[in-house]
Amino acid sequence: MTDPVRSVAFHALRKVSQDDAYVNLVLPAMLDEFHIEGRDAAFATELVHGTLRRRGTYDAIIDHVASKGIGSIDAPVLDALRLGSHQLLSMRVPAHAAVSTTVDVVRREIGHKPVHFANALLRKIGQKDLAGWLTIVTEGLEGHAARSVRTSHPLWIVQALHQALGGHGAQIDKLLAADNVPPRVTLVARPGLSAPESLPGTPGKLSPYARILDEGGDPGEIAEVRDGRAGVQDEGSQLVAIALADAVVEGQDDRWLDLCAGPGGKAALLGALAAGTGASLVANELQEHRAELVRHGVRRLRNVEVTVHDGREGPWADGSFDRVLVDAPCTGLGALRRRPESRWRRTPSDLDGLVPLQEALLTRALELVRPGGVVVYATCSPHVRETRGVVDAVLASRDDLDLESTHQWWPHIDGTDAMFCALIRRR
Ligand SMILES: C[S@@+](CC[C@H](N)C(=O)[O-])C[C@H]1O[C@@H](n2cnc3c(N)ncnc32)[C@H](O)[C@@H]1O
Repeated sequence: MTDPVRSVAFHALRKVSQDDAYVNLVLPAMLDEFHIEGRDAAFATELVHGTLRRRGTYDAIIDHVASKGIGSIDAPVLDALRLGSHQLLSMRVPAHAAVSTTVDVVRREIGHKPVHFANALLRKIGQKDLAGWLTIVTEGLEGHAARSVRTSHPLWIVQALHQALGGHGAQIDKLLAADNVPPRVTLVARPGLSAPESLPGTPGKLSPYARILDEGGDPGEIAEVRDGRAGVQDEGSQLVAIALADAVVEGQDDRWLDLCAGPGGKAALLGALAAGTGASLVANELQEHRAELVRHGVRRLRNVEVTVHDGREGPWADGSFDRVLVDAPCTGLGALRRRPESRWRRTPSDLDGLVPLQEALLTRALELVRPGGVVVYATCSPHVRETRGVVDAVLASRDDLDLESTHQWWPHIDGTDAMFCALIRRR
């Protein structure tokens, strides 16, 4: 295959836009299949992730340049134009190479018909740099509408994040910028199984178990990660597990529950922390294939039992746990930096299904915890409806609950995903 890297990048983009594939799953599999490794793999990843992340900006530019507008462009050609735009405007690929290699992709992977059109359009785009184009495509736009194009976030997400910042709304540009920077790989040393000092990288800022791989690298090459004594986990996620484990609980404290455990990052840390105090953990997950990932993650821990139930209807008796984690299914708006396509896939109506589910799971968790025990409710989203909205609604429904603390971490402040966490105690 000539230029396999760009061909693979193009087909990965097609799978994401056509089949709703997850780029984090589809791209590594394609790189493996075509034996693309090392620098070529890094280049392909930047091509695909960067193109997806900045799609909103590139689409505004393509729409401006195409005489009949973006709506007239066939989907495969549009994906190729986005790929070319990313190389022209955000990567250090010389303009002539960005144009000619993208036109080659169009000829090879789509056919001769759109070649002339793609060539002409990319040449026009190559006439200005990104700053020049941004001035043009944001002309006449103000506030969030301009931000949406400039930072490549759907408008409703800009509005939701601004609302989530509350009194700190002025930080919105920093937050949107942070969403466009891929996070560094963070490791977790699972206590009792490995020590952070034995892992490569530098200490985390917030979690005592974290190590940050500043230089990048493949965590799969680290023995402790391969054998389950350590894992890859954002510091925000580590802090949620730590918040549950560190809460003061008087009296009996030996049965812990993770109600929504898949794929199991928090369950593995929580299980290790529970083992250190002699407690056991039930790690529950709705979907069998995700429960399998949990089993794999906790394979080193004898005190963890993995179960597969709808968390609203599991077989557990009321009041039978001392600590419960509800890491609820959510929009994931706090993890946009690590899931480049998700901002384009989510819609505001997703919340209409998620919020009642989140409320039901938290309500059930508060029945499952004993009086005096604690529940942590967490989301990897700062959206107000999924965070304070859910907590306030559930607190209002009962009179035996105390909200002890809430915390919202942010990528632009803490360097973590935007995790939300509320600690609730049952009286
Ligand atoms: C945000 S993820 C949890 C992430 C996990 N705690 C970790 O750290 O790896 C939410 C999980 O809840 C699961 N889920 C969705 N609906 C559920 C339900 N009704 N009961 C239990 N789990 C559910 C999803 O399949 C998903 O795996």
